[in-house]
Amino acid sequence: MADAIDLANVNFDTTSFPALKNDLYLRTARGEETERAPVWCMRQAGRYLPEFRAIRVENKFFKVCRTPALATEVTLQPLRRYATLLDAAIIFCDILVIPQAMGLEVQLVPGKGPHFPEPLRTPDDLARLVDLKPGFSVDAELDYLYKALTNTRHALDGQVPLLGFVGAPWTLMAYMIEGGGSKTLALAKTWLFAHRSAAHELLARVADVAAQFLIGQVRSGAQALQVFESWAGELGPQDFTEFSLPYLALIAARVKAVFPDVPMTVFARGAHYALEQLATDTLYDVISLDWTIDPRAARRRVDTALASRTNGVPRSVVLQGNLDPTVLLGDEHVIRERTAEMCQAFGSSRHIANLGHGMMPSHDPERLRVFLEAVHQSSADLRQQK
Ligand SMILES: Cc1c2[nH]c(c1CCC(=O)O)Cc1[nH]c(c(CCC(=O)O)c1C)Cc1[nH]c(c(CCC(=O)O)c1C)Cc1[nH]c(c(CCC(=O)O)c1C)C2
Repeated sequence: MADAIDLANVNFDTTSFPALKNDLYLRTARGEETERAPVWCMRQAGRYLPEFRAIRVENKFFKVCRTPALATEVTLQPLRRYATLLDAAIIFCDILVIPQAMGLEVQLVPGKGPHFPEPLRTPDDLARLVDLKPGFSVDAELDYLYKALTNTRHALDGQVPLLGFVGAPWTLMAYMIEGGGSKTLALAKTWLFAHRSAAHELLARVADVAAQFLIGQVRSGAQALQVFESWAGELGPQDFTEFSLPYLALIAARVKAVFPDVPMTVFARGAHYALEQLATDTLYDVISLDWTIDPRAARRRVDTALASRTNGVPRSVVLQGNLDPTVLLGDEHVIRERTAEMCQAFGSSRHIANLGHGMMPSHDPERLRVFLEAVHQSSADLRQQK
């Protein structure tokens, strides 16, 4: 049986944190040459871990998010299991806490995923959102996550840096209108073409909340940030340029204006056509790739785009990714081989190893260990061959 968690044992002091012992992720994200590629996994805390499922038996999903001691416990579970194999922790929460804070009810239906009983249907429904109401405060609504970050940063004791995150405006808009996951996003895309100005209004309001939320996360202890545009691939290049990119750029610009040194990552899943724009038209330090993009081509395209840029401060972009998560369903030999090939393809610098999307509930935790070990080995080997 899992040890009982002492819910009263929390530390919300943001004035001093334990010294960081492993800064490999931060150095790499800032573009420095490093001894190997750092590694972590999207959804590294989650349903593939029996210790997570044990906590979920007793606690509803959003209760875990809202109870700092529980969110800390779940965030630390993979760090305990894989110990020194992981180079970052990501705070346990969900992208849908922003729609919740803006006034929409979100339920998590077992076996089905997120469900909004009353999604936005027409532009008139924007009036139901509370973000423009007098007295609304992003920081007050989402204070529970700030507390979870602060407490987790203390509990980590400097083992690895702590990442905060948000969902990007287009992805959150899609959930707010569809009411859950969807194959075609037909309802959300209707807004783009039939209610274009309402779509922009919603995107701008979500971007506003997201930027404030990220700034609050850093103040509370997050040491790096990731923005998840999980439904980017549903947009073609033209619509990505109009409905996603400007808001992704705005979020990074707002956060960087306050915290220029906090590394920021963008994961625009499926937006392979947008690599150049993400590199040249935004301030993200790291671009996270899904597994459908060839890392060699991505590196070439990003570097070429940056080199031909004539205005702005010079910048270099780090790539993150991108093993197909289903490779972890294969045997150890396949995982090692494919991980070595992946590290080779990214090259010996400016790479943060990760999956091309999140861990799946059906994954065997021991297969993730094989992936993590293989990254350590392959990426250190690559540096030696240099
Ligand atoms: C573990 C978990 C999470 N969210 C959900 C679960 C399953 C809940 C359960 O049944 O216990 C519901 C939960 N929340 C969501 C989903 C996906 C549903 C869908 O496909 O529409 C589920 C099952 C929505 C969501 N939620 C998230 C995204 C973006 C990343 C991605 O593309 O997967 C998205 C799209 C982000 C997310 N979600 C979560 C994290 C925690 C930190 C970590 O990575 O370990 C993060 C970063 C945690």
